[in-house]
Amino acid sequence: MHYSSILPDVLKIADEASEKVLNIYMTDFKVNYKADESPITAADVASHRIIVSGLRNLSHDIPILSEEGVEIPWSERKHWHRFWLIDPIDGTKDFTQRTGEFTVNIALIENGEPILGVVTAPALKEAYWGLKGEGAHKRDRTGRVQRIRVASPGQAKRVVASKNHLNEETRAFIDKLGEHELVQAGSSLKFCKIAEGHADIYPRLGPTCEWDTGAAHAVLLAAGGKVETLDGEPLRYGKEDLLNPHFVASGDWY
Ligand SMILES: Nc1ncnc2c1ncn2[C@@H]1O[C@H](COP(=O)(O)O)[C@@H](OP(=O)(O)O)[C@H]1O
Ligand SMILES: [Mg+2]
Repeated sequence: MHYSSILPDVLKIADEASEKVLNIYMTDFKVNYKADESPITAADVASHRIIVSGLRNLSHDIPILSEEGVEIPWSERKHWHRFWLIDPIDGTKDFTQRTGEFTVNIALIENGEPILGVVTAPALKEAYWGLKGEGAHKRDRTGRVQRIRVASPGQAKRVVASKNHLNEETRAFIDKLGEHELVQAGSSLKFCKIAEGHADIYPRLGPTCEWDTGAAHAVLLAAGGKVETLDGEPLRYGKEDLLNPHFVASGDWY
């Protein structure tokens, strides 16, 4: 399959989901809580449905794993060498707190590596996408599409960190970086900030799930960046527990 030919279709699916999400965002939506106490709204469910049905039409033979989908046993998943990995809304807290910094995320994983990713920020009216070997792009709120790339190293490192999950370990890591400036961003937009050269490093020394990172990771890779575990190994996907280890996402210098 030529992924460059399906990328516009994946973007279209993400745009469709984003439009629905934004419509719900503008209403007086209700917030429910899942078993793990994380918030969920009608927007997560609607986005999940649109993306799953769009991807099924696009590629019957590629399995789909979504944060809001049914659990798929490891006995089945361990045979997947390629799968779609979806977070219908990343940053649900940002959604419910109405900061605008939430995203719709679609990634294609091949042999543990995120090779294609689309991230949209419905309320900001921005979209990012990347494909291995073909670079990364951003569509801004005016509709203009531009190629993006990570920044070259500057004096002060621009560190991007979670507003909702900035723990002691991450603070200690940041303090060791020396001269730096803190850039805050919600959800998977943290990777996108690095991909477009507006930040240099995102240390995540706290829990995330694979669907939180897959799509934006693909964008960052295609923009010339990387995401590594604390052992310096590339962050990989398709793990049994679907939990990411601590990682550091970065641009050109780290
Ligand atoms: N204890 C935990 N275990 C797994 N993932 C966690 C977690 N605490 C936070 N996260 C993940 O971090 C994401 C939010 O990160 P951030 O604060 O950087 O925006 C959440 O995504 P969702 O909003 O999709 O649930 C959630 O999946
Ligand atoms: Mg998420």
